Amino acid sequence: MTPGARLAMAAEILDAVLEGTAAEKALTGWARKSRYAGSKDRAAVRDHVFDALRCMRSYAALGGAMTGRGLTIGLLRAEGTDPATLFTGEGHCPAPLTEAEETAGAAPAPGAEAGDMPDWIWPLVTQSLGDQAEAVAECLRHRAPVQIRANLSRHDSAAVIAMLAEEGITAAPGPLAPSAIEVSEGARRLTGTRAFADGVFEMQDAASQAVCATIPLKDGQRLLDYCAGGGGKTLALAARAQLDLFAHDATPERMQDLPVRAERAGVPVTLVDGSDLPGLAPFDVVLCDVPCSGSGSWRRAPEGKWRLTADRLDDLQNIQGQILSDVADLVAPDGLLAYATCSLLAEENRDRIDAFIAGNPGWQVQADHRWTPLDGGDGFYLALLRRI
Ligand SMILES: C[S@@+](CC[C@H](N)C(=O)[O-])C[C@H]1O[C@@H](n2cnc3c(N)ncnc32)[C@H](O)[C@@H]1O
Repeated sequence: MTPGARLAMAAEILDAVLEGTAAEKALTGWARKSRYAGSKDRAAVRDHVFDALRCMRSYAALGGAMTGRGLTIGLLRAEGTDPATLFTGEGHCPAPLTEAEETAGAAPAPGAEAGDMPDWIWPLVTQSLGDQAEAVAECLRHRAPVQIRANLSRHDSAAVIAMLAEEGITAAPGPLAPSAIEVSEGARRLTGTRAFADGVFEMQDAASQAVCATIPLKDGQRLLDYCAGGGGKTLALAARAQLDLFAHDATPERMQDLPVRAERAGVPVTLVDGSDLPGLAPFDVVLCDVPCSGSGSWRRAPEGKWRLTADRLDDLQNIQGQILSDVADLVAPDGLLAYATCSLLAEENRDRIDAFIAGNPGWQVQADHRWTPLDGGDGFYLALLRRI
């Protein structure tokens, strides 16, 4: 495919996304029916689509329309390319710009439009992040680095970097945690490497690793990962100490890969059903990596930025409060409740903790931490609550 044809395809997929189709579904549907597209074409179309989703408002402003075509015109203008060079109408390239399109388009207005945020959420972002808001929004407009976690129970990160180099993958020490590694070349081949099959590393963002590295742990403790999902944090915690480790999720199917991942990493994890928890309590540490807006990871999942609504954010806050009160009784006296989100919003972070403490006098905040994409990984929040 020519560069112009790739853009035309991206515009078509973006139209489907604007009509409500999930980007991954639209991309898979296109790839299935486009056998002519090689792997480089697929990667390029995917990159265009995700770049446009990260920068949807500013590209629509520059391109003069919130359509697939407008977004791709905006994308080119943003990178300083004259759209006329690719919108030629030749072969499978998009049709030349009309006179109206030539003159449409303007620099995005400062604030929510330039920061590529919905208007309703911008005040929440600025209140939560203060003078970092614009820089964080700018960071979220760009691709996230590829980061992995060295399984420190097996090898240090320097050894993992050397093993990856032998398999043709270029990596260097990453930010925020001793286990973090950033991959600069060969990232698409990571999960096909021998090192991955041997449990030497896992795919994991550096801030997610930092959350796990910040929770104080001791050998022999009983730890419950209450919202385990695929088990990314379960495994990162398991690598830090000899734990009696339990994983739970309200949707147990989300944990279906966890036994295989745990075996690959060489760590024992017991999957538990909610009804078994009272009999297994108390736990020394309970981690609640609660469902949230995902605003800290909007670089990786930019659709979330546009699909989130104020009603959904309200629902999430209720779920977060409910999870805190559900797990409180599972924590041993003097034990720790670790509350984590990948959100940048105070409404899902410190506000939830303050509300919990106000209604539960037997608890105190031992520490809380916030990471933003300016620190080098996704945005995350962690509060450590001690049962007194
Ligand atoms: C942010 S994800 C967890 C990600 C996971 N900890 C990781 O590091 O890969 C939140 C998880 O909470 C689960 N969840 C939602 N509501 C819950 C509830 N009331 N109790 C327990 N888990 C819940 C979801 O099914 C989802 O898997």
